[in-house]
Amino acid sequence: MRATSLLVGYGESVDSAVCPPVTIEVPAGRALAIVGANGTGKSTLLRAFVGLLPALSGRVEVLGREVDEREASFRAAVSTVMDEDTSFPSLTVREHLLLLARGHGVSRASALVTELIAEFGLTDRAAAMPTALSSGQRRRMLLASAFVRPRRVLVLDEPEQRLDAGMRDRLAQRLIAERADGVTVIMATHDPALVSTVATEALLISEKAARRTSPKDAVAAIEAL
Ligand SMILES: Nc1ncnc2c1ncn2[C@@H]1O[C@H](COP(=O)(O)OP(=O)(O)OP(=O)(O)O)[C@@H](O)[C@H]1O
Repeated sequence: MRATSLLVGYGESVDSAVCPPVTIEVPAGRALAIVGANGTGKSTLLRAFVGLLPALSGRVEVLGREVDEREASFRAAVSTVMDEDTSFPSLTVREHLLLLARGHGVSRASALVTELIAEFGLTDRAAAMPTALSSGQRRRMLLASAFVRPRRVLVLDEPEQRLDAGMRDRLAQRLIAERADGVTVIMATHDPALVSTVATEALLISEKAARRTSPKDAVAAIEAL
């Protein structure tokens, strides 16, 4: 994933940018943590990275091509968990995951779904409707959704949200394994443990600058907020 002089915001002109310009490259098998205070533009940047928001200026490329979420090759490669709480209506947890896996052409969909339901601690709730889950369980289901489909890039907005300590640890282990498989991980986070265990590099955003730092400096920055 490569961003070049990327400016993001919700208006029409560069004057509406929510944060300073971002230039960063994240190769395969690396994990970028985007850190900064509330409202500094982390989620907005992620939206531009996955093509949900057009750039005000600058460029974003994923896998060597300019981002276009309408392209099948882009959707096949980029798996996201953004700040949303959506699932298919009238489907249970297991059916939701199965539909995603099959929609993405996964061959051993049923076995993979069973494994992910166990990994994300949802075995007892596999037959429940998402509306009958606790908020943390719903978040677990959304995270499991990101791993039930093929991916070369994972984009996660505060994946630690609403997870208990045990689940946060398991998520960190899963993200380390994803990196080892060559997946590029990009996550906005406020969790120092996730940064120190998973990230290989960080982007620290403030009103003045968006600059690349080490995970260690990013942890210090989170703790100083
Ligand atoms: N849909 C929107 N329309 C207009 N402004 C928005 C919209 N979403 C967010 N903003 C504004 O853009 C700025 C950046 O918000 P963003 O959600 O990217 O911050 P963040 O760094 O992810 O914050 P947090 O740590 O609280 O999640 C904020 O000032 C916010 O109020």
